[in-house]
Amino acid sequence: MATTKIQDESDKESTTSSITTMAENSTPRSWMSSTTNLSFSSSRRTSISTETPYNFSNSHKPHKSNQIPWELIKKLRVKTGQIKLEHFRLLRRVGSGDIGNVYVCEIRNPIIGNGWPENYTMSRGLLPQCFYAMKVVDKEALLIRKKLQRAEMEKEILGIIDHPFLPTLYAQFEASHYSCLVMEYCPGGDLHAARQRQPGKRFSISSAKFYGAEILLALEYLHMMGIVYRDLKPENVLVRADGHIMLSDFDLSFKCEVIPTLIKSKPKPNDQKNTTTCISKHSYCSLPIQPVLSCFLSPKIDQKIVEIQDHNSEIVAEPINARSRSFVGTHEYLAPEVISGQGHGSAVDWWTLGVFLYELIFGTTPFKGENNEKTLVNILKKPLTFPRIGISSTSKEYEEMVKVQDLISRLLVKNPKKRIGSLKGSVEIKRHEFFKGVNWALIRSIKPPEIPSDLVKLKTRNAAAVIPKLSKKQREEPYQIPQYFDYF
Ligand SMILES: Nc1ncnc2c1ncn2[C@@H]1O[C@H](COP(=O)(O)OP(=O)(O)OP(=O)(O)O)[C@@H](O)[C@H]1O
Repeated sequence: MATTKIQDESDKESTTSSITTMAENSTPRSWMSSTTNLSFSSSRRTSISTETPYNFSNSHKPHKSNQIPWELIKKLRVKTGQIKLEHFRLLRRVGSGDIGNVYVCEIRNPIIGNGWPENYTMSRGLLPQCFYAMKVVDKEALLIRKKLQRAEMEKEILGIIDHPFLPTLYAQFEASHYSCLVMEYCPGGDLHAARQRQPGKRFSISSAKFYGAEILLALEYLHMMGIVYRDLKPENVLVRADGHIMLSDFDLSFKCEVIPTLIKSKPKPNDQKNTTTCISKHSYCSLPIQPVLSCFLSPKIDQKIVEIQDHNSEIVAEPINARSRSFVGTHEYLAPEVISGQGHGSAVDWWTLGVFLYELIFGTTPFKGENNEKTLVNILKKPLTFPRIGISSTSKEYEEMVKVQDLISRLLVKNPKKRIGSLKGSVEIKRHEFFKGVNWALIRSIKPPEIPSDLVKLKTRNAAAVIPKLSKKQREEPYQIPQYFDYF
């Protein structure tokens, strides 16, 4: 894979065009412009390890409630007052990216005392082994490389999201000039690596449907929170212990206000009930909405839920009109409107969903050229084509192939205004034939295509193969804050 990641700084509706340059230390799929003038002041090494002033004790993670990792963190916070680096033992590095290193870690000596349900505790009140992922970002290095703003955006987004297919941020703190984010650990690696393991390096259509459906729900939630993700690719889709996915890496996302819009379709004279057909530009009107009801926890969203009384109306709570002029993303996944710099909104995520499904099913991206420049030209000019893969035209799989190709063709429409999802958001995509039969509400209960082998190893007590086993002395010795993380 030779897709690369691009960013410039103009997320604040700036009209200045940016010059993109290769960034140092970029990953093969990752580069960004270095034109940004950041205004962050250099943080001195005054505090050794401090939890960022964010009220985690009051923060809600409803979908995590009663799960051991989250309960353990809450207990730790109550017991220590402030979560610090020295409360964790870093076990091994599981990944490194453009802005940080990620370590698998565990809480040191998690004997938290009484108050745990019996099924949580082992003998002597000791809790079962529980792993976390800690992303460590060197703020000073990022400041020099003009990427600190990206890390700050990621931290901000992680602080507000709470969804089964998105990372749960358990804690965040500073340690010297490092910023540490403690998240859920995904032992299953990413979908790029998972695809390499498939026969012919392609997922079956049913597996692609499963992953596509979970991603669609994650993007839908992000859009409703006013977040345009912009960097969907298999490398950023991690596989949890239970085989369900987690969309990671928010440093290229942008946040905007969501102003829900009521879309009212004009009933057809002879078909009063036909309200779900795709509404053409000329047959709807957008009405401003009066907030009447709230079921979200975010204060931003509180104001935006409405009661719909008219069955001809549909609410769109996604930032379909948001605009950014940033040149960001990963080459093979860039939407045409990002390349042309005409301004883009949430429709870029539907474009990337199309490229993502294509790559999972066909093993390559649709507009890949000999080099990045040719890839960009192809994205702008080349019509979409599908490779032939041997499927019998009578099989069920053939029918599925026809449906998924139709969906991909609608997602990869070069004009963002004509792209599926650009009018009513995710609901248009969920209603496509390809996803017919998907039980959106219960998708978490569906058996995933693959359960990570790491989990099997952990279950069979062969954890030493994955995580180094520590001696009793090592477990009990006081923790020294390292002078230097193996960062670059
Ligand atoms: N929660 C997690 N569980 C397991 N592994 C993870 C987790 N989060 C990240 N990783 C691993 O660490 C790698 C780097 O993480 P991440 O992509 O967040 O870093 P980054 O510096 O933002 O990278 P990028 O260059 O893509 O922006 C990932 O590719 C993944 O392999």
